[in-house]
Amino acid sequence: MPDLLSIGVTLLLLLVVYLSLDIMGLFNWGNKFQVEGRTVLLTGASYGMGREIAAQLSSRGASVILVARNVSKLESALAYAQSLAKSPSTQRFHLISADVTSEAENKRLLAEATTWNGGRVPEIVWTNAGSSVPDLLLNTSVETMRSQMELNYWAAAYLARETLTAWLYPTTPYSPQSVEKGGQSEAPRHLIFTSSVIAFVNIAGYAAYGPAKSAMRALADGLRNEILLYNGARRSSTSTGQAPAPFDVNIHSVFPGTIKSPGFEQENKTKHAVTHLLEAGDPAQSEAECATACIQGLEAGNYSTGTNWLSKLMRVSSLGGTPRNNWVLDICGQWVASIVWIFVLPDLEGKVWGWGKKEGMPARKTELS
Ligand SMILES: NC(=O)C1=CN([C@@H]2O[C@H](COP(=O)(O)OP(=O)(O)OC[C@H]3O[C@@H](n4cnc5c(N)ncnc54)[C@H](OP(=O)(O)O)[C@@H]3O)[C@@H](O)[C@H]2O)C=CC1
Ligand SMILES: CCCCCCCCCCCCCCCC(=O)[C@@H](N)CO
Repeated sequence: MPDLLSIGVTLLLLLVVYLSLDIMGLFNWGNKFQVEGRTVLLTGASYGMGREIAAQLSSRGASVILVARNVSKLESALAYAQSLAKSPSTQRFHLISADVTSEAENKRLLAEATTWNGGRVPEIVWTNAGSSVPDLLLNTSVETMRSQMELNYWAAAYLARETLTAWLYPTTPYSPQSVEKGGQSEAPRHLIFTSSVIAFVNIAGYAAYGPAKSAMRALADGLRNEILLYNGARRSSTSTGQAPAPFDVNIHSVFPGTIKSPGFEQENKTKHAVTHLLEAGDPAQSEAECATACIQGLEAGNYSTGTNWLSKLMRVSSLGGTPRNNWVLDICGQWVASIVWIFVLPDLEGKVWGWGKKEGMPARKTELS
């Protein structure tokens, strides 16, 4: 009879071997995010991380449709993405100026993107437009609370709804003859949301912004479960009215921490000093570093992606019913995170409490109603 200790040591050794192989990438067969020869519709593409995402997807062979409001910034981002194209003779680029907080504009931009793409709905849609106006909640107008929800939640919800409808219930129904077996038309579609670490851990100063990114996360979780209905129906022998799409739909989210972007510079103007203090230890990333981390997570086939070590730790610490990327790594990460919180929570709370004790009552912004 082997004793308990040797069983324990054996299990631990197996875990170490598994983790080593996993870190070496042995269990990640192939790239799960093929963009070459496909069309990506990307919002918030004109500056900040979106501009880098467009460029990096272009260098991997994608055609890109860039969406934002300001046309001249879109033009310069388009030229940048185009200059890095893998196959300049076949890849195409297009810009659409639209305010994505409008439901009607999301309908219009998807229709325009589809027409430009030869009548095919773009195979990859990434709702990346977003920004925050951080401040103490009692110094934030209700109008600003609402506008953050409009951009960081509703814009993504509108585009997700339009895109999934267009993929799954096309105006010209899919016919089995029109589908080339094993070809591009059967490759999975990808719908990607750019959330934030704030969806995992909210802190003073982001009370108005955090709920929008958390709502986006919840939208993705709900959709990810719901979409399995359609992916399953594809394998069904039961024939109902509408022909199923010939492809699977994959939902993903990415969760950046601080990105050194124009948006970040802008938000720093309204940010309360205590928020600066709390996020001082956050490992800030360049736009390009963060874009690369997002794309690496997608290529690994992750449902949700942390973009740096702290974001990954925050992700595992608040998984709930979120689908796991890797059961072993996610469970080990949860153990680590639960211990880390013993130290981090008193630190976060102590910093805010101590700020109040030292500085006294925060000034009220009188122009607010
Ligand atoms: N910076 C950070 O620290 C973090 C950012 N994030 C998220 O990552 C994403 C990218 O952030 P970041 O690179 O900082 O963003 P930036 O603010 O630097 O860029 C935002 C992009 O979105 C576009 N945009 C803004 N509002 C609208 C609108 N109403 N309609 C259409 N397009 C719009 C902007 O173009 P234009 O103004 O011309 O419309 C621009 O292309 C966002 O979703 C953000 O919330 C998450 C965590 C941290
Ligand atoms: C076990 C887990 C430990 C967790 C420690 C938490 C420490 C707090 C870090 C807060 C980082 C805030 C980044 C905001 C990014 C963002 O979305 C804004 N810049 C808006 O654009």
